[in-house]
Amino acid sequence: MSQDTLKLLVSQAAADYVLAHTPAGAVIGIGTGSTVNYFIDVLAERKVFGSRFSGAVSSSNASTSRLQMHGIEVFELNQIETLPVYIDGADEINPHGQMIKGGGGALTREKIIAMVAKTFICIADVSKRVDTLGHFALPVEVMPIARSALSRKLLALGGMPVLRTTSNSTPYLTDNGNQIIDVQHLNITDPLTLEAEINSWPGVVTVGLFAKRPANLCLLASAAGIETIQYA
Ligand SMILES: O=C(CO)[C@H](O)[C@H](O)COP(=O)(O)O
Repeated sequence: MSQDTLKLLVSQAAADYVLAHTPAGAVIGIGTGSTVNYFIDVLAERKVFGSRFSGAVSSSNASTSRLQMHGIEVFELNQIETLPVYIDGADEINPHGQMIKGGGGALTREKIIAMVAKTFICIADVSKRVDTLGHFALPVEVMPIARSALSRKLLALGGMPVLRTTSNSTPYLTDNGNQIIDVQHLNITDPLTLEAEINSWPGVVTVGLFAKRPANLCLLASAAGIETIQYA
């Protein structure tokens, strides 16, 4: 079974779950990435917006565009007081629901929406499940002025910092106008401490470790079917 098929299957399962567990009229949180793109398309196909849900908040310009292309209303997070659910993908997820995110560059808005949401549902294919985080390079969104200084600090931490670039070899810029350092070769045995440490450095906007605010639930697709994992 291809990875794309798994992404579609997990998105259909996530739509079933969200429809069964989310109050009518709610605004729901939508993340970013190729798995979430399938999820947006599934929700649009089922015509749940405007009827069952009032709209969405989105973690990136790309997801906002896709939602709007389907005619789905996208609210600013500042307009919303409560968010019952946030659905997003992950680059890695460990047995505690802690994740590396930001492969798609939307880590800061993802973390903000995850903070507001009551329930964070991670949707992923089985390739994202790991015992220890860090095989996937850890994204750190930084203010451009701090890039070199922060790269040295990340190197001292034992990682290999690489500035994310576009296909034109220019620095990749996030929706917030910042840059991303991808830190390779980390073996993250204490995600909570590492998240707090990197977040404490001036110039760091967000580290793509979701340890303090892990997922509440993960729907994981494999050839065997969809596994629903609930975290404590
Ligand atoms: O964190 C993210 C974007 O910033 C994505 O959720 C993560 O990169 C997974 O993406 P995909 O579903 O394409 O594998």
